[in-house]
Amino acid sequence: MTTQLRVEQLSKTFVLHHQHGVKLPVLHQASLEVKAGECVVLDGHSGSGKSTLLRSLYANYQPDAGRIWVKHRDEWIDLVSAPARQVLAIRRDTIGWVSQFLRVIPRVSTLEVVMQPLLDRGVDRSTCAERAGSLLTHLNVPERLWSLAPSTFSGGEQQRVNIARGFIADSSILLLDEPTASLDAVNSAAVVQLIEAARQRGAAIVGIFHDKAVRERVADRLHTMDPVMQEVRV
Ligand SMILES: Nc1ncnc2c1ncn2[C@@H]1O[C@H](COP(=O)(O)OP(=O)(O)OP(=O)(O)O)[C@@H](O)[C@H]1O
Repeated sequence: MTTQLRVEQLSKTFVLHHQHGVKLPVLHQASLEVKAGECVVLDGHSGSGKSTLLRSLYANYQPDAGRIWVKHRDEWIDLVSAPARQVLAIRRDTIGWVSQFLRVIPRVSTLEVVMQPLLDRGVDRSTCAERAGSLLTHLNVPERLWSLAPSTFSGGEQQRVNIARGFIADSSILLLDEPTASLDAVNSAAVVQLIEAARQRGAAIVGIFHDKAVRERVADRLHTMDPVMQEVRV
């Protein structure tokens, strides 16, 4: 299987400007390679930098050093040095992201929220709506909710809307930040099925899963985070 994502020597230190400039080195020369059809689960104690690494892979955090090579339209692009316009194109066409919490936009219906990533790729509305409906059904979001904005939904319902949105575009790289965190066993199993289907079609997946049973189901391998370095004051 071909490599889709390669992290080289990635470093990230947070500087707490409002707290006497304390420096928190979180990632130190981290490396990672993920192939098509592989699910790599980030492993390490709380505070070891799992979310920091995952967010860096979506260009939400800017690393201080290192490279994040992404296979985008048959080309290797370094996300760390890519201009903003290219980062947006990579997010639209190549990297799917499921965060822990849905960012709710007032007055936008659930169906529309889920369809958006596929609409952004230029797919026609009826195909998008059909695919969104089938994902929402799979994730047990009742049809009577589809026309409503998800702002009033329960935590678990919002998370399932978020998951449907993250999986709709069949991205070649998928980043999953605790997608099953607020779900019951039935819905967790539905998410595990989506992850397995994504692997089968050749997605390269990186995820954080605190639920041990889910982690064991989906992980091809664990990526152990390097120990966090000591807090350093300037
Ligand atoms: N935006 C930020 N600003 C400052 N420090 C941050 C920021 N994000 C994370 N950190 C710090 O970086 C360290 C690693 O945090 P991170 O959330 O990546 O860990 P984690 O392994 O995902 O933890 P958990 O399993 O508890 O979610 C922590 O000490 C945290 O306080």
